[in-house]
Order: sequence, then C-alpha cells, then structure tokens
Amino acid sequence: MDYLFTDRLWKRVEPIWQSYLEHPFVKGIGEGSLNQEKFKHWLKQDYVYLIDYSRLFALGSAKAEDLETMTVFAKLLHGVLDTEMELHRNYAAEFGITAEELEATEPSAITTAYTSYMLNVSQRGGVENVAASVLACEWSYNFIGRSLIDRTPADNFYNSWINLYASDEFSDLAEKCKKLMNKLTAGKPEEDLRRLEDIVVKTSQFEYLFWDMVEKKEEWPVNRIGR
Ligand SMILES: Cc1ncc(CN)c(N)n1
Repeated sequence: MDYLFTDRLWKRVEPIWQSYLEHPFVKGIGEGSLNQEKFKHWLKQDYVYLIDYSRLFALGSAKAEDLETMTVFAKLLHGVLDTEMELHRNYAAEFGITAEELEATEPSAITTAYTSYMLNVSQRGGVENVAASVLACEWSYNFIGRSLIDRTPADNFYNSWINLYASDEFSDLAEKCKKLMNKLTAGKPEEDLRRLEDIVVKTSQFEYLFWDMVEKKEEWPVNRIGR
C-alpha cells in the first residue's frame, strides 16, 4: 500500500486523542452524565470557535493552487456553517438560547489562543499549512464520535451530538481533510513534513485544552475591570 502522511500523523497523535476519551467532559457526553451548564459553555465557545474555523476554509480556498482543492475547501466550509453549526443552534434552542446569543459569545482565553494559532499559521504559509491546521479538529471529533457511538445509552441527551460526529456525513468531511493533507504533502521534503506534523500535534494539544476549558467553564483567568 502507498505511504500516507496521515498514517505517520496518526502514530504521533493517537496517544493525545486517546486522552480525550478519558477526559471527564468527553466521558460525560458518552455516558449522558455531563452537567448541562458545562455543555452550554461548550455550545457557546464552540460556536465562536467554528466561526473562526470557517475562516480557515475560506483562506484555504483563496490559497488553493487548483480548482479541485478550492472546491474541497468550499465544501468543508459549507459543512461547518450549515451542517455542524446547525447542531449547536438546535441544542441552543432547547435551552432557550438564540443563534444571535451564540454568535455574540466572547471567546475564552483558550478559544482565542487556539483559533489565533491556526489563523496565524495558515496566513503565513502555503495551502498545506491550512490543511494541517484544520485536520485535527475534523478528524479528532470524528474519532470521538465513532468511539462513543457503540457504548452510549439510548436515552442519552447528547445522542444528537454523538450521532452527528459519528455520521457518514461528518466522516466524509474528516476524510476530505485527510485526503487533502495527503495530496498536498505528496513529494514534500522531510523538513516540510516535520513542520506540518508539528502543526497537527499542536492543534491536538489545543483540542485537549479546549476540553479542559469547557469542563472548568473557564473564560479568562482574572476578572476584568468593568465586568
Ligand atoms: C474545538 C473543536 N474542535 C473540533 C471541532 C469539530 N469540527 C469542533 N466543533 N470544536
């Protein structure tokens, strides 16, 4: 079988992603025991995270060197804005939170750090930097959804969450990100591959910090004057 860059990446990120499955927030989603106030914090923080995440796909389309790559980024952008964020809007509606309120959320310190890192790296490099920045996000949520789906209770409040991230539709989005990464790294020198691998490892670390931030309902560490 052909060598795939994503196989090499998997070896690096698997231990980090396994730790997500042990994280109390992710376990709480899987078992249905997660405190709903913590989930509301995820909904809001994740919504504004996804707004910036969408900008990365738009940037990928702009940086693409061929029409096929441009189209893949456009499809991924559509997947976030219309499919994934609809999950957030539907759960929010159950809590009486409007889409406008979700959109007006102030990003926490970790949300800001994570999206700023991806936007910085993606703006600086070529289109392969964008593909590396977005990869862990899509692929790791699909990994979590697929890991949880067989063990979740039938009456779990979070089943829509699990079903979306484990769905064929979302698996296809994750697959598109992986294929793009493999296509854009074909024939690249080791020095470039190491740099791209580092982006995927760092975004995987940020994913862990994001789970921790929502578990602890963190915003900013010090109360600010006037709030
Ligand atoms: C923080 C985060 N990472 C990944 C995903 C999946 N797109 C998400 N919704 N939020």
